[in-house]
Amino acid sequence: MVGCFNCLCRRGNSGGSNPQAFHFTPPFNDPFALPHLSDQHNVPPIESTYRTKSGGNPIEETASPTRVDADDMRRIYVHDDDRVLVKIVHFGHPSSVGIEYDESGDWQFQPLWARRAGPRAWIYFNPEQVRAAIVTCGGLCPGLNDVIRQVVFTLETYGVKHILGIQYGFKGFVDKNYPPIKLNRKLVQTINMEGGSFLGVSRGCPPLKDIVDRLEEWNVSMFFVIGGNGSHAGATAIYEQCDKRRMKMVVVGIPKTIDNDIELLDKTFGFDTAVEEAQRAINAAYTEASSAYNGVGIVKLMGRQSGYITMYATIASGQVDIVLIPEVTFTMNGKYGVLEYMKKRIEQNGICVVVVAEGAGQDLLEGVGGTDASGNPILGDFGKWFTGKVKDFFSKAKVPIDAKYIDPTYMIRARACNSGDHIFCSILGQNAVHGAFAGYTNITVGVINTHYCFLPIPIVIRKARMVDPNSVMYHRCVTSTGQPDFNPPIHAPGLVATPGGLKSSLQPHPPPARGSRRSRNK
Ligand SMILES: Nc1ncnc2c1ncn2[C@@H]1O[C@H](COP(=O)(O)OP(=O)(O)O)[C@@H](O)[C@H]1O
Ligand SMILES: O=P(O)(O)OC[C@H]1O[C@](O)(COP(=O)(O)O)[C@@H](O)[C@@H]1O
Ligand SMILES: [Mg+2]
Repeated sequence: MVGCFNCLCRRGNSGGSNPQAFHFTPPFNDPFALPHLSDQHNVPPIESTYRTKSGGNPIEETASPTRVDADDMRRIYVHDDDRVLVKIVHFGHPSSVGIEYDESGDWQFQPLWARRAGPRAWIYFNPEQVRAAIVTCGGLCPGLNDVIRQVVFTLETYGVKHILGIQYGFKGFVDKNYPPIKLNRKLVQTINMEGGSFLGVSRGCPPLKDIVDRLEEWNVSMFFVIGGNGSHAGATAIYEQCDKRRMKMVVVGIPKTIDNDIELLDKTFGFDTAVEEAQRAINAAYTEASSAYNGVGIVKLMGRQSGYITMYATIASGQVDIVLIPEVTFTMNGKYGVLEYMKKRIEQNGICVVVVAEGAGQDLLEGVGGTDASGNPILGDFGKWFTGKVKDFFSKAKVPIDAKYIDPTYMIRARACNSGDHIFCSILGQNAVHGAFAGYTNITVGVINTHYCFLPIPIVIRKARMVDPNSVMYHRCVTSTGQPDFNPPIHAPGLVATPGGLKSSLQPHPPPARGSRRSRNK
C-alpha cells in the first residue's frame, strides 16, 4: 500500500494525512453530484492498477511487474475532491455582454463545481473481472474511431481482458446477424486513420428491455455509449433500468455531436475538424463564384437545430456575404429580404457567397413533417429550396447569374479527424474509462473551461445548445459577412424612437470608478 496521500473518502468528510487537503463540501442539491456504484452495492475500493510507467519490457510476452514509487503515484492520480469551476466569469453589472440568468432571474450565481476527471488512486472494479461493452450511435462524426481505440487501450492498461464492441448502435443488441466483436489493442490499433465508426452506427432503438436483458446476459460491468443527445438519453434510460435490476454495471457516455450542441461543454470532438472541412467547401464556392460572371456560391452545412458549424466556418473562411442559421429568422422577399440584398451584392461586386445551415428557414418551407427512427424531426431541404428561389428571383429580375450549389455535409462527417481532435478524442476516451473505474455511473465526460470533467448525463441533455443571436460570437459572424438584419424593423418594448432611429431604453452601466483606491474610498 502506497502512503495515504489520497484518502478513501468520496464525499469529502475525512482529512487523510495531509492537513492542507482541500475537502469539497457540496452545496445542498448539488446539480453536479454523480451517482456511484457504492450507492447501491457493497463494493470495497481497491488500489488502482492504472500505471503510466511500465516496469516491463514491452517486447517480452509477459511484462515484468511494474515498479512504481509513491512519488509517481502522487503525480498520476486525481483526488476525488478536485473540482472544476463551471462559470468562470464574475459579471459586474446586469448589462454585461454574455450575462446569463437563472430560473429566478438572478444573474449572480453561487459558484458551481464539476468533478474533475482523471484516474483515481482507488478503483471499484477488479480489472480481471470486468466485462466492458462499447457502442457508437446516431450519425457519424470525425473522431469516433479515435475514441473507441482509446477506450480499448485504457481498459487494457488497467488490465481488462474482455471488451465487446456492439455493432450498428443499439440495434446490435438484438440483431443476430451482427453479434458483438471482441476488441483488443491489436484490432483497433489503426482505426483512427479512418473516418466513420469501426463498430458501425444507427438511429432507432430496440425495446429498452431487450438491451438491458443482453447487458445482463453478457455480464457487462462497464458500458460505454459514444453518441449525442439521443444516445445519452438512451444511456440514462438504460442506467435506470439496470439500477432497478440492481445490476452491478456503470454507464459512461462520451458526447459525440458534430453540431457541438451539448450544454456546458467548451466543445465536442469532431467539431473543429468539421469546421475546417466546411471552410474548404466555402472557399471552393468562393473560388467558383469569383471566377464566374455574376457568380453566386451557395453552401449547405449540417446543423439540424444549432448553427455552430455554419457560424464558425463562416468566420474561418471570411469570404461569406450572407449566413443563415436556424436560430435567426429572416425574410426572403421584399425590401429587407435576402434576395434583394443578394441583388445589391451582385450589382456592386459581381459575386455573392451564401452559407446556410440545413435547419435554417424551416418556417418558410412547405410540406415538412415527421420524425426519423430516433425521433428527430425530418427537415425540408432548405439548401435546394433556397437555390431554386435564388435562380427564380434573378431570372425574373433579368439579372444573369451563374449559381453553384455545394452540399458537402456527408463528406465533412465522414472525414478522419485533424490532429487537435485526435488528441481531444484520446483524452476523452481515457477519462471515460477512469470514470468507470472510479465507480461513477450515468455520467459523461467533457471539457469545461479547458479542464476535463465527469458530469451527470441528465444535466447535459436538458436541452440542445443553440447559437445565441445576441452573443458576441454571432455578432463577430455578421460583422465578418457585413449582412444586415433580414427582418423588417419592429417597435419592440424596450426600444424607443429617437431622431437618430430606434434606440434601446436599457441604460448602459455607469462609467467605472477610476483613480487611486484611496481617492475612490473617500
Ligand atoms: N429519449 C430517448 N430515449 C432513449 N433512446 C433514445 C432517445 N432518443 C434517442 N434515442 C436513441 O439513441 C440513439 C441515437 O439517437 P440519435 O438522435 O439518432 O443520435 P445522437 O445520439 O447523435 O443524438 C438511437 O438509437 C435512438 O433511438
Ligand atoms: O442524414 P442523417 O444520418 O440523419 O444525419 C443528419 C444529421 O446529423 C447531424 O449532423 C447530427 O445529428 P446527430 O448528432 O443526431 O447524429 C445533424 O445536424 C444532421 O441533421
Ligand atoms: Mg440527435
